[in-house]
This record gives sequence, structure tokens and C-alpha cells, in this order.
Amino acid sequence: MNVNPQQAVADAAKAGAARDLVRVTQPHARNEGVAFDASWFDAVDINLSAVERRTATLATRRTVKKDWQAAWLVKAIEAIDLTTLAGDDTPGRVARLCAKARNPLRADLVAALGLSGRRLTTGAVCVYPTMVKDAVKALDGSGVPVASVATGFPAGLTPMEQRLAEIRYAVGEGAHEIDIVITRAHVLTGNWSALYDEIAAMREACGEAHMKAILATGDLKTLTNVYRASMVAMQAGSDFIKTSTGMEGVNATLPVSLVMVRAIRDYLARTSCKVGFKPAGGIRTAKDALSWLILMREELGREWMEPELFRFGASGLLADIERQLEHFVTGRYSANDRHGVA
Ligand SMILES: O=C[C@H](O)COP(=O)(O)O
Repeated sequence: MNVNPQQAVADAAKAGAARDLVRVTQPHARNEGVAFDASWFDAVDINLSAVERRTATLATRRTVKKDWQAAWLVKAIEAIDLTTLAGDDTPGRVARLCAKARNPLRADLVAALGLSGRRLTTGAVCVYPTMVKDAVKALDGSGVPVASVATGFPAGLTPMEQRLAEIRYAVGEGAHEIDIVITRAHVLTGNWSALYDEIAAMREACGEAHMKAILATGDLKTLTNVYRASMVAMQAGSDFIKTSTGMEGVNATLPVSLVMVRAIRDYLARTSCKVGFKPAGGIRTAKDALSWLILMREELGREWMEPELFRFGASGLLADIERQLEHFVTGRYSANDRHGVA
């Protein structure tokens, strides 16, 4: 059977796929945190093989068919924190990244997907603190927030006063979101109250800027540690919990993500507070993006597919999504270098 891809998109929209393009998130309160309480996680012991079994079947339990895939990939674009965190970042590179964040898909693809006139941007741009001002300027009027890493990213091994000062600097430069890193040693030595105090102090330094806590899960040794660190980060007031810096030996994985979203679910049950999730590091393909979106939909529900509660931290994902959408529209793949910056 010959399928006209553009017609398929239009048909899918009529058939209801467009529902997946409609934002459903209601504005929700920030996570104010709660008092430290180790009893929320002390008894938790994560069964690695059960987690691996669950994540191995994720993509087979729910398949996202062609027309819907396009809609879901558009959702994925809206969730990307388009990132550059390199030692050779320049204002020019940041400006190019911001231009891509404003218009993440080529105009012909936007038109073919029936999305002309609809606001389509990435979730945010994520940069180092000294690049925040350039990003804020380049994104002026776009509504795309600027996220800054801080607190001695990626290792977090600088004195606490400097880490807090770095947050205040980035906020002062105009950052709307701050991605902090935790002291892994607090987790590895089981010093949960020290971890809580550190994150709570960072949350205070963020002021109105939303805070994402990077747990650097690849450094934390066990999934039980990942669960416990997630719960402490939420108790201390993190608005998002995030897997990785992108610099650890192992970055975002589905098993780690499952444990973190279950912690978010447990925190929600105890506090009625919705905390966001950001897998980051090594997420490069449209297929990966779909797997994570399925995880969010299955474990936390539709609202956690929106940028208010879900982001991908990724420097290279957008290029593959654009390529797959081009294939969807034209039936052909383009060379990767046609999708430059992202
Ligand atoms: O927070 C974002 C990560 O650093 C991005 O990692 P990536 O370059 O592997 O996509």
C-alpha cells in the first residue's frame, strides 16, 4: 500500500493523534520540600533484576505507531534542554544553539507536519554560568528558559560557599533554572542528613529559579542509593531530579530512570507535590526518546510528558529526531550533517 506521509499526518491528527500535541499540564506549585525524614527511604531496598525486567518490557508493552510517533517526537522536542557544556563554548556557539531552540525543526517539516502557527520550541537551553547572559539575550522574547549548571559542575568538589555563590551568579545573570550537582560522597557514606542540608541550602540560593538536582547516578553504586538520594533531593525541595551530568562513565539508563520515577511517585503520594524528571547524558536517538516518553506515560501519566515536569538533557538528540521526522514526512533519510547544531 502506498502511504502519503503528509496525508498520514493529517489523518492521524483527525483520528486523535493531535490530542497528543495538546499541552495538558496545569500550572502547579513548586516543590517547597519537607523536613528531612529518613523513615521515607530507610527500609527501601531495590531489586535490580525486577527493575531490569520491567524496563526490558517497556517498549514491547506499549508501541507507538507511525503517525503517533511523529506526535510523540514533537513532544520530545518540546522537552529537550538543548545543551552545550564544553570547554570551548563561545558566545557564537551559544547564539546558534539558541536559534535552534527557538526553531528546532526546519520550516518545511513544520509545515508538512501541519504545525505552522503553533509555538514549537525546545524546553530550555542549558549552558555554563558564564554563558547565561549570552543565552538570555539570544532567547529574548522567545519564552524559552535558560538553565545553568552550577555548584562546581560536574564533580561538585569545590567549597560550599563557592558552590552557592555560583548559583547566585547564574541567577543574577538571568538563569531561570539551575541544575545543581550533589556531593556523591554523602550518598556513598550514607550521610543523608548532610545531603539534605546541602541541597536545601542550594534551593535557598536559587530563589525563584527552579532547581534540578543532578544525582550523577552512574557514581552512586546501587539502585537503592539512587532511590534514597532521589527522596532526599525531593525532601530538600528539588523541583526536578536529574540522572547525570553527561560526564560520568554511565549516564542515563532506563533502570535508573524507573527507580527515580518510582521515587517521584512515592513522594507525590506522601506530599501531593509533583516533582519533575530529567534523564540526561548519552540520549542520542529518537528511539531512546520514545522509550523515555513511554516510561513517563506508563509510570507517572500524561502530565509527566510535558516540559513542566519532564526534560531530556541532551546535546545531540534533536538531530536524530529531526532526521526521523524528515523521514516520516518525505520517506527519505537525510545525512546527519544536514541537522547541524543539534
Ligand atoms: O545535562 C546534559 C548533559 O550534559 C548532556 O549530555 P549529552 O551531551 O551526552 O547529551
